[in-house]
Amino acid sequence: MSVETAQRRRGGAQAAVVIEGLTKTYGDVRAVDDVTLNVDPGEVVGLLGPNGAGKTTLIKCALGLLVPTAGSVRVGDVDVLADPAPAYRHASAMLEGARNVYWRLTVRENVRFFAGLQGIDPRTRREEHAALLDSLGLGERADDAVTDLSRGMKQKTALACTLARETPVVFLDEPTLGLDVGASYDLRQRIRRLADEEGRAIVLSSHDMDVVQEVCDRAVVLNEGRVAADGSVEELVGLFDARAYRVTVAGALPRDVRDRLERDHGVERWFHAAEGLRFEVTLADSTALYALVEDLRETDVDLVSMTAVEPDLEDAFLQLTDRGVR
Ligand SMILES: Nc1ncnc2c1ncn2[C@@H]1O[C@H](COP(=O)(O)OP(=O)(O)OP(=O)(O)O)[C@@H](O)[C@H]1O
Repeated sequence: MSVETAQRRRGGAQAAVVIEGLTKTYGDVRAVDDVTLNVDPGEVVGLLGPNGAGKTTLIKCALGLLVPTAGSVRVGDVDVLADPAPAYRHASAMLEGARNVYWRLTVRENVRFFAGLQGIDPRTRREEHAALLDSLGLGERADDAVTDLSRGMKQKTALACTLARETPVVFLDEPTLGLDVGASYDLRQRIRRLADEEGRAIVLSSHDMDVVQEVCDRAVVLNEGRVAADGSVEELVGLFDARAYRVTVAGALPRDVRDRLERDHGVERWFHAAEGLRFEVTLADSTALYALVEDLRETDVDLVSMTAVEPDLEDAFLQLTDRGVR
């Protein structure tokens, strides 16, 4: 599938992150295979891909935590491979949930510690840190040891520590994993504001399409280490003109009619419904739609209802990674 890549449109002179020809192999496994990707300031990019697609490896290479087999990474003005220490000051990351925070320290102490690592005197940030913790719903637990918090609160503590470093580039690996609905919503709002109000460049990996569809400007789909698509969420959803329909017909259908509908129209799934029988079908265009309706009429099948299922990012993802239509 050819997609107009975002980096071609943007050029990249002002980019916050520039990844070029990045490859990382582990023995025979090409975990990341010739990936080129730019992220602009103020942009939220979703990194999607099935398990093992190379998302974490790509993020770790971008942070200078892994040395790639080939290619280059620039964060701000810094060449990450040549100069990993200054690169660390440009980019922060939340990896593997809350494993990187200190569980015996309080939430506030953690935030002060990570700000300090960045060369920020935490005494100059008392109000900002209090506001940060309030905005993540941690205000009342700020002086509790992290070990006493719930999993979601630990995760939010890790995020607060990442943000307290005030870097222009932020990588978030599965930031909403394990959060309840309210916390996940708050976090998404927060991520959006960081980009919109503070101009930070944010790359987040997620298996949750709703999070990516809601919060990201752009989605990059990785498959087997390669970029399968790179474009705005709207572009990716719009890649597939085929529409899925849910059709309900009255009564039962003989086996041979069902077989024929599967063969001639690609009818996929059958369900029993209160009104009769329901099936799902993906049709390439209006001609295919009319052909199906005509066929049902000629077979004396009583059509009860037909509703289009709006395509979303999940459909695009499944197509791009060869996992079929939902
Ligand atoms: N340290 C390692 N040694 C050997 N192979 C590795 C190592 N780390 C990752 N891999 C392999 O590299 C490939 C990409 O893994 P990676 O963790 O980057 O994928 P991912 O997209 O983050 O997956 P997930 O969604 O499951 O977290 C996989 O085939 C994985 O088995």
